[in-house]
Amino acid sequence: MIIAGVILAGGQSSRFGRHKMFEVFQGLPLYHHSLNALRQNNLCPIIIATNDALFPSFPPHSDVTWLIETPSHQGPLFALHQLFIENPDIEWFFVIASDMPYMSADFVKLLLQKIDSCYDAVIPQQSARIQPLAALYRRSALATTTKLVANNHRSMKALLAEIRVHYVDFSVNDNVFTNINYETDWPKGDK
Ligand SMILES: Nc1nc2c(ncn2[C@@H]2O[C@H](COP(=O)(O)OP(=O)(O)OP(=O)(O)O)[C@@H](O)[C@H]2O)c(=O)[nH]1
Repeated sequence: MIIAGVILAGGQSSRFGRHKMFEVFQGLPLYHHSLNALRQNNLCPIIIATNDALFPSFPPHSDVTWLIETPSHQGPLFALHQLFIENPDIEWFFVIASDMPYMSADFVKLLLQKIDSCYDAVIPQQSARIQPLAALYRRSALATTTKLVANNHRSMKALLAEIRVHYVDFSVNDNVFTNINYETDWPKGDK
């Protein structure tokens, strides 16, 4: 069974003001923290989902394949749908946003252990807040993404309402789901 690691790196960063995935956090571009968490779990392939405007800003990565979305800026649900369509041999996609400075290999390992073929997605939650952008999706969700995209629905929550979801509680007080939206979101003293 193939499980791909996917980094969502095609956002507009309009709240941040410049492309946040390339901001350096603890010596690495922000998206690299997601990349390393996937790499350390030996997920293969690793796919960076982005667009043709952002693609030239990435350095070459010999172990990465690229999804260049057309049209761009359609949001994570559309990106997931394109991943399903363009990778018919891949059963599960471990999708992680590119703006999570504390993303860790340990978290990826723990969620991978929750894969269960009775479900279409495995979604972590912390303090009742779900984390659809650090989660596993199975290609069995394709029929639903097809319908939502055709109806111009772009919400991950709409997808989760229609598929079989295994919610996994991560109740430890952990910052793994911290994400950066604004310049002021950088954890104090850590950057
Ligand atoms: N591949 C891909 N990733 C996306 C897309 N939209 C958002 N993302 C990624 O999803 C994660 C969360 O995105 P947001 O912070 O909600 O949106 P954003 O467009 O990056 O930023 P804002 O413009 O400030 O909302 C980030 O890692 C984005 O790069 C998209 O259309 N395609």
